[in-house]
Amino acid sequence: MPSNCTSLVFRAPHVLGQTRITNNTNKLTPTIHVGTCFPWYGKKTHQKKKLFHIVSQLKCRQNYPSSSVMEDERNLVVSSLGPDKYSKELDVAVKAVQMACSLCQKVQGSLISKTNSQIHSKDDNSPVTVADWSVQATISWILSKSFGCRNVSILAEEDVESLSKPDSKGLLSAVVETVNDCLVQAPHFGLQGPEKLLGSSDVLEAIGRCNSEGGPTGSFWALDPVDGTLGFVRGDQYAVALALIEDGEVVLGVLGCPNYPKKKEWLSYHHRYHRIISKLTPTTSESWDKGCVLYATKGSGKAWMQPLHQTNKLLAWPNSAIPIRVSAIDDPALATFCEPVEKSNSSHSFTAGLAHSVGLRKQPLRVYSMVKYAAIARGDAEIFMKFARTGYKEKIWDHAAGMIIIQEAGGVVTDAGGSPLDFSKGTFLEGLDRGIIACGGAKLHERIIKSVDASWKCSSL
Ligand SMILES: Nc1ncnc2c1ncn2[C@@H]1O[C@H](COP(=O)(O)OS(=O)(=O)O)[C@@H](OP(=O)(O)O)[C@H]1O
Repeated sequence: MPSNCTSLVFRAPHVLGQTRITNNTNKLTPTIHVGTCFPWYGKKTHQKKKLFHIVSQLKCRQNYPSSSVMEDERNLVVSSLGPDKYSKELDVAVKAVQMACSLCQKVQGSLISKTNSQIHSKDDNSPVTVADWSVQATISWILSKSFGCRNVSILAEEDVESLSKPDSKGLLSAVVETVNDCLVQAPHFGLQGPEKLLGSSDVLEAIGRCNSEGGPTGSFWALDPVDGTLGFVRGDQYAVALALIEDGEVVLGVLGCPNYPKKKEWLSYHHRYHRIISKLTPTTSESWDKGCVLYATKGSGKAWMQPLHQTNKLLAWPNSAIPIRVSAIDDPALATFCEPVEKSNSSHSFTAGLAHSVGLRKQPLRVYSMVKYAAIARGDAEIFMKFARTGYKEKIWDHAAGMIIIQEAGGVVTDAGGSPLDFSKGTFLEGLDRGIIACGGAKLHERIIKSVDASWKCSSL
């Protein structure tokens, strides 16, 4: 939502009354992550078809918004957003990510409660679940429906080949079922769903459409359907990340973080503690229990956060959005730095040395996925560092949405040499100097960049 969106703010006056989550000196306990793979998923195709039918009927009886009402709402949003070039893209992208978060929550719930027969491995052995393909198909379908297939180009993590193999039939039907289950809810989110259930070929087509190669010209969406797969299958943090890239520049980013805890201190605990604590603590506002969707457009100087949408209601834009801002802490001794959970994804020993030389004193906050970017943008932590092993090439979909949201929230994101990340070279962040540094403030960022070289010389990376 851009800064000139005053009429929307007036429509939601409580937005102005919200206080921003600010930083304080909360101590973080050392992180403990117990990796337990959770099980999976049952099929109730018949019931799902029935549900689709019932919802379609309800829609006809105007318990759901008619397309003209949706169109009016969209026009209102678009006109309220004034001259913002990306208002429609933002509207659709946020709602699509909201839908994807809802899908992921259901699938993660099933993983937690059932047996583990449907967590699949990609060629690179990373676990991939039905959620990855289902989110990709859903977002691809929504974007294509909203903007027209010919106008939408998507670069996304999952390829269609492994899902098209004859021995993937069971998996494909689970994906089709999950996608339909999600798309039937589209009217709740203020979007148009399909007129009839999608078949396997429709779903494969939607996934396969995400075959953009990116590059320096034109515009394309970069999508990580489930970022932080390990966190997802472990019942912990993960994110849905969608960004629009135009002529090599990220112009819009949306980051869904379905398990982002109500209290930032809980970020360092395994998700199962959140579930226990949520049951014990009465929530003052059901919509802000846990989870959020963050978003920003380039040059707006603002980043926003919505609660996850409850599917039993109609999403009324801007859905209780509040502005977010990075932390004002610039004293390294008070700053919290985030890094990946797995040391195979980022050298913990290198960041420990760097942190020490900069004067960081707190324990690192190890969190799965782009939720780390969300923590910086929300002001819940001050620094994010990732130093992958030499030879690993960072992918653009793992950083695009998070980067723009931090920048518009007032922060700085560069590589370890202090240069901007380059999203114009296709799938990879080509030319990345050693690692990624994101900070709430320029002062902390400068200190870290200055210390990188010395720490690098002493390290074995
Ligand atoms: N070897 C290696 N080094 C660095 N990065 C890698 C590596 N392998 C994968 N990836 C990418 O990192 C994504 C996971 O990053 P995270 O920050 O979530 O790491 S962690 O799971 O918390 O350890 C992960 O995202 P997902 O695949 O969506 O989980 C990958 O895109």
